[in-house]
Amino acid sequence: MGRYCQLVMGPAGSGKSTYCQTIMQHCEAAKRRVHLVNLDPAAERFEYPPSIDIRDLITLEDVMDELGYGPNGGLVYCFEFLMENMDWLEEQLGDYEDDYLILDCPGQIELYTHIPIMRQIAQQLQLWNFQVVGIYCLESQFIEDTAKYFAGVMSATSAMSMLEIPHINVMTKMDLVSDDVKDNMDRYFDPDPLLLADDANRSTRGKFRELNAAIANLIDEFSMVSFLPLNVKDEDSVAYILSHADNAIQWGEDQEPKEPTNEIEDADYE
Ligand SMILES: Nc1nc2c(ncn2[C@@H]2O[C@H](COP(=O)(O)OP(=O)(O)OP(=O)(O)O)[C@@H](O)[C@H]2O)c(=O)[nH]1
Repeated sequence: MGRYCQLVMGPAGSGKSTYCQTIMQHCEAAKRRVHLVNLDPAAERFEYPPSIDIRDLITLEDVMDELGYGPNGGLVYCFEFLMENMDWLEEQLGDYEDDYLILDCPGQIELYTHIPIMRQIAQQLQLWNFQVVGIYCLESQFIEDTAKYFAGVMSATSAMSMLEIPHINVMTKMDLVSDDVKDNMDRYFDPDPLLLADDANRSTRGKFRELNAAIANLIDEFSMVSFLPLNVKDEDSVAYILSHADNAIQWGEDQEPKEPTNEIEDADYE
């Protein structure tokens, strides 16, 4: 037994909430107990109501109305407020002593890449004895354009190095990927730097060749970037990602030996 959580991050609209709902649904069907935690003070509605909700502490709407902040400044204010009131979160989490939590985070990537707020939250969760894995969602549209893919990879890598927790990149919305891209997907899931640089060179001006090669080599040298595809319509794909997340935080080790499943090899992304 122990405390486990997934910190679900990624840019705005990348499918974080859908990922969380899909995992909740999958676990419910498997009679497995997980709880949703909403860390987005601007969230509107959830199919699975969160067990813990930052909006009970502070909402972006109130901050904008009462303090006159814009949406981005307001969000940073909400998190600074949360940092000053971590006892609130500790108390909320107190009810979940031997549990598995899915934390749905906001889509402003500054929180993971520029300012250390998510890092502090991850560290605090670890101090409260949670095993934490970061799930970084990037939407599949990124793989249709190598320049966008580079940008996505950079943001994912930046979040990974900032948070210093086990990290899994998830390529969301695979049901939207066109057939011709599906045939070439491997190069994006487990990137080949030469192919990536070639692709990028075709769509950028000559003066960016060296930069493209440098980014592709960076991706290769650190062997840090790989993606797990998520097709929410395919249970095998959901189970595969969950088994990787479980493995990263050693969930279930005291219950049964766990290896990530290989079912994805047969998964159909249609
Ligand atoms: N077709 C398809 N649409 C998806 C999928 N995941 C998310 N979407 C759609 O993409 C939009 C954004 O999804 P969300 O899950 O709300 O994304 P988010 O990252 O939580 O968004 P923010 O919290 O606003 O940053 C919604 O319209 C979803 O219906 C998916 O797997 N397939």
